[in-house]
Amino acid sequence: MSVKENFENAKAQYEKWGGVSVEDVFQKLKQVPISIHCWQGDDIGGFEETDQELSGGIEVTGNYPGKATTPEELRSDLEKALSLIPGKHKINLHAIYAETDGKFVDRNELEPQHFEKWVNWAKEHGLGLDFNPTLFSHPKAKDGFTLAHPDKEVRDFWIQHCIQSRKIGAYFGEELGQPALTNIWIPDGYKDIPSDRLTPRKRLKESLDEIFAADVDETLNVDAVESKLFGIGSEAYVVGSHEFYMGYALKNNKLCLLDTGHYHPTEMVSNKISAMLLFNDRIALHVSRPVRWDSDHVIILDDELREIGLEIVRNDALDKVMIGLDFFDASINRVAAWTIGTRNMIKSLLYALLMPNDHLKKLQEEGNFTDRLALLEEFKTYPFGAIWDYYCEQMGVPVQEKWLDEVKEYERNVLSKRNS
Ligand SMILES: C[C@H](O)[C@H](O)[C@@H](O)C(=O)CO
Ligand SMILES: [Mn+2]
Repeated sequence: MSVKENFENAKAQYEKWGGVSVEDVFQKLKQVPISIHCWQGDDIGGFEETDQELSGGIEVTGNYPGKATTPEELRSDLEKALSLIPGKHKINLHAIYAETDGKFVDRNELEPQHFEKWVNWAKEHGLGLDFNPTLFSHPKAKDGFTLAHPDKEVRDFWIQHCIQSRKIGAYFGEELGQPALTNIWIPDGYKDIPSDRLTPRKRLKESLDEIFAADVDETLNVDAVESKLFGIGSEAYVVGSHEFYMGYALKNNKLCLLDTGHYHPTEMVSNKISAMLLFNDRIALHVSRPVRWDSDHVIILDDELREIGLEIVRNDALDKVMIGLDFFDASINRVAAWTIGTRNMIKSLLYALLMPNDHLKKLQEEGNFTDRLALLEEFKTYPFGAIWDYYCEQMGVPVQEKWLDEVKEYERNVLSKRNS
């Protein structure tokens, strides 16, 4: 049977529930930009003139050959991945991906001009850009503290870097016609039990207040703050905990960013979305996959990823949850990693959009938990794949695993010729 014939059969099965028009679902799905993180392409190396070791308590493992070592290579790899992913998306940059024409420019002196090539590339490919100040892999972050550092001079350096970053985000927004999300994550924390949890948090609050006091047009740049439970070297205490940023974001009208790898293993971000959206206009996500710890594995279409999609759709929050990805696997082809992870995120949303969510909510309201469970389980074996395949065909990207042939060909012709 053809992709179209399979689709027609599958469409009938979903539409028999009423309330779901697959064509409408496709229209909605096309409108959802996923923020694809550039740093999967070069193991969070960046292009600064001074080579810095990756720090901040995050780890990239693996040494699969062919990683990008120049902006041109990274953009080429991103283009290949984007050609295999349905829809129009955003690319999420870090400050360390600045292009400074061979001159050393420290983080606190970065300007929009240092991202002009990224903006021109984004315009050429119809992409949006998001941004992140980089508060790690730098001599002034060597002891693991930045915005909460006891030394004001260190704090001031990072405060200025974050202010510059917000201005760069606004530049992206102005040039590309869609606001950039500029997300602040800091590694500050202690390996062992602190004697004072409050003082560093007071300093972080003051630093953030100073950063956000800088006047940056909110229609061009949206601010987010990302929490974390622990890192390597900050196992006992992280200054920017979920409670800290949940409170700070709500009180200061910023977006709280939840990274799915930043909570206790049984704590599910899917379970937090509806509660957060009751009190916050919008939230942001870094969708990742923790295995044993915040390991940043490539996301798979597992129960939690599907539940995240369901919660976003059930809460009518496709425009309230800014979906970003955050995984970095250096043990596999990095273009394949982007493709697998981003296609899975989009599958999760499609899976949710196809569900008769109103009917399922009604069953719950009626206390009919038997039907609720039975149907939630039966939908796991509905012909979702036939709908997904047709969506890919309609969007002009390879169907099923055919995208892998293109990645292998790109590896033979491009990646394998790099000395990295
Ligand atoms: C590179 C990113 O800023 C980083 O992964 C951050 O988002 C994070 O999740 C740290 O654990
Ligand atoms: Mn993250």
